[in-house]
Amino acid sequence: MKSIAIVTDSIIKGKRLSNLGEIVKANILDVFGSNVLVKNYFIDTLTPESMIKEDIIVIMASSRASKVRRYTSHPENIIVAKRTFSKKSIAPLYDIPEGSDVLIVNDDIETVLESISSLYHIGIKNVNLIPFISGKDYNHIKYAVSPSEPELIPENIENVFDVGHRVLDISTMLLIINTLKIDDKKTQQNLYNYYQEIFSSNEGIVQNYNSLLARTEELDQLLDLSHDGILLTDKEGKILIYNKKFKEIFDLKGKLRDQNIGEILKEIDPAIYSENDFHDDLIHFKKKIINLEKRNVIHFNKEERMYFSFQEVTHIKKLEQNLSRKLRQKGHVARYSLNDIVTTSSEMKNIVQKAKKIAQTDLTVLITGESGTGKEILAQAIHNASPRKNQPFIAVNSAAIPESLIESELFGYESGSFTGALKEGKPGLFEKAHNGTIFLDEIGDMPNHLQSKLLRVLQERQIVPVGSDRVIDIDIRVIAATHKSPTEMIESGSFRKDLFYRLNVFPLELPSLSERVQDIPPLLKRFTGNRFLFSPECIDLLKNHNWPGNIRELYNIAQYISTFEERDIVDIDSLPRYMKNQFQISKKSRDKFSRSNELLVLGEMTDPELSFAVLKAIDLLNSIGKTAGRNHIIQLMKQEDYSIGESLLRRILAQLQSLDFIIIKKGRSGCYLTEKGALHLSSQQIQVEI
Ligand SMILES: Nc1ncnc2c1ncn2[C@@H]1O[C@H](COP(=O)(O)OP(=O)(O)OP(=O)(O)O)[C@@H](O)[C@H]1O
Repeated sequence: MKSIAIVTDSIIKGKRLSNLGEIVKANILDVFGSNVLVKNYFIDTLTPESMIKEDIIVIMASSRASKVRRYTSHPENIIVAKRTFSKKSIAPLYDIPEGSDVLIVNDDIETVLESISSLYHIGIKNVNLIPFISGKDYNHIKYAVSPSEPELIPENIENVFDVGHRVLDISTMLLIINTLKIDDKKTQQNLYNYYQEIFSSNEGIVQNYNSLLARTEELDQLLDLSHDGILLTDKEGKILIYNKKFKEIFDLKGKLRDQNIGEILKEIDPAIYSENDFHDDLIHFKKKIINLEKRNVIHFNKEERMYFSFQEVTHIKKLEQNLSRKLRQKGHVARYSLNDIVTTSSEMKNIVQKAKKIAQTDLTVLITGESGTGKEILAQAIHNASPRKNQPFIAVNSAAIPESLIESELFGYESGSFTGALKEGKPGLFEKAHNGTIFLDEIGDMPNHLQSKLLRVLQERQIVPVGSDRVIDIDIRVIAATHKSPTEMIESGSFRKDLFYRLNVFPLELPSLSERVQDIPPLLKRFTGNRFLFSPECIDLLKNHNWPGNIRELYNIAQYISTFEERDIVDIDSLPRYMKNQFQISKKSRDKFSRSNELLVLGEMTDPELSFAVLKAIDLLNSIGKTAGRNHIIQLMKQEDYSIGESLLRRILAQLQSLDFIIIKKGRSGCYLTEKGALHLSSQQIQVEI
């Protein structure tokens, strides 16, 4: 702990002055509190045996310095106190009528003159300050002022003002602060309060100090409000400034000023204190991952400070989540990723692969494909696979916005630029997409006059709001889409050729669902949450539908099934009526043509029609878990009006086995349809439906 010695005279002119040392001590404790130990000495009792060991020595007059110097090994730390009056004690003096003679009384002429000087300095200037000289006649004087020596005042004076002992001036306090290097918050606050109570001999310095204090306080508050840990060190790593968050991130306690960062954070790789600037470096501390930025800072034209900012990765993640939540609330977020694109078709897989690569670039993409083929989901997925993924994704459907509003929606407008415009103006969707992606859906429906404005945006990456001459720079990735044929649109003159070339930097053409029917089962699985088993008949029917609404239509059917089907199995009955109707039509045509087709395939068989019926019976028995033995087959065929004897059946079964359509198990296990047999059955049915 720092220590202060106060050395006062104990006797002046034969009078004990022990009180003065106590008053100065009280002043010092007012400011430094328990930060310092204070000890009082009397100058006339100092001896070489009792040397003063305190860090600094405060004396009351420079004339005492030479004597005190002999009793300390640190004479450079002697401070000559400046003293002043407290505001409270001086207040009554302002009531003395202007121009009055006021006698200033103290124990000797030196202190009298010192008091006159102090009073003059603090603004007692409208009265005549008369120095008291013992034995002189002061009969004409009505007012007298004395700092704690009222008994010396001549008796004839009616108005006596005892202004009490003088207190330490603020400049002396600042000198103590500087010498002892005490600069904690509490001391600063105490000093501020102390200053409010006294007059200072040097108001200029005090006011500067106060505004510096206020500024430091504001900066400290700002630093402590920051969510980042902040640290400033000198080039050796000695800590100069830090904030609360820095201590929190690194679990540090107590005061850190003047300590060496390398010694406090031994766990951290010393490379971070190396000479280079860096940002976005990750360091590990205990179980935390911390993002670090370091910069060398020029201080008074010399590069000698290191600035560090630390962010806990969990905090960054929270910020990101917050940002995406806000974007989501505004609907400016892409929900789909490339993994959401369900496909087994090689053509689609190829498109997804290309999309993955394009995502890493800022190239403009033009997606074409029939309605419902997944153009928007692909655009969202490209955005989410791109470095812009945490920025806005703005989808604009040119066909859905009234033509009169498209321009202001896209480009924004200045206040009052048209009737109905908002007073404060409105940013356009291009501006909202800044740093992110804009998806221009149904680009073929963009009005002609806006196509040229759009072309300019693509060329210049700048927009001019409606009714404004302000040019706004934007950084956006453009993905456009259309279900119309661009070449036809260009030929018919409804779409600008130059705009098409600007958009068609990277074309992606999505196949229709009927061109990738193999995607129907996995898509259904995804859309129904894998809740159902689909009968082969049902899948066949779906595969043969022509899907004008593409995946959107399939999605709607999946929703229908999920809502109305209570069983685990989905068959043709589970489908919406318009699909079932289609099945009835195709069944009729199948019945009509079935015989000839079946005969075609099983033409080599003993009895082709009967052989086909046997194959179907085995399939049915297998699918309902019944043994497909000869008896069961004969019974089932009877129900279908086929009459077949045991020996004919045996022969047909043998032939079906030789074609690899069935396996005849030994004993009572019956027959099983092979994959080839099943394929044959379903292919026959498809041929019939077509
Ligand atoms: N490959 C896919 N995997 C999963 N879902 C898909 C896929 N493709 C499309 N979808 C779904 O199909 C629906 C239609 O997709 P989307 O809106 O992207 O089509 P679009 O081509 O943009 O249609 P339009 O031209 O009518 O705007 C959406 O519900 C989407 O989630």
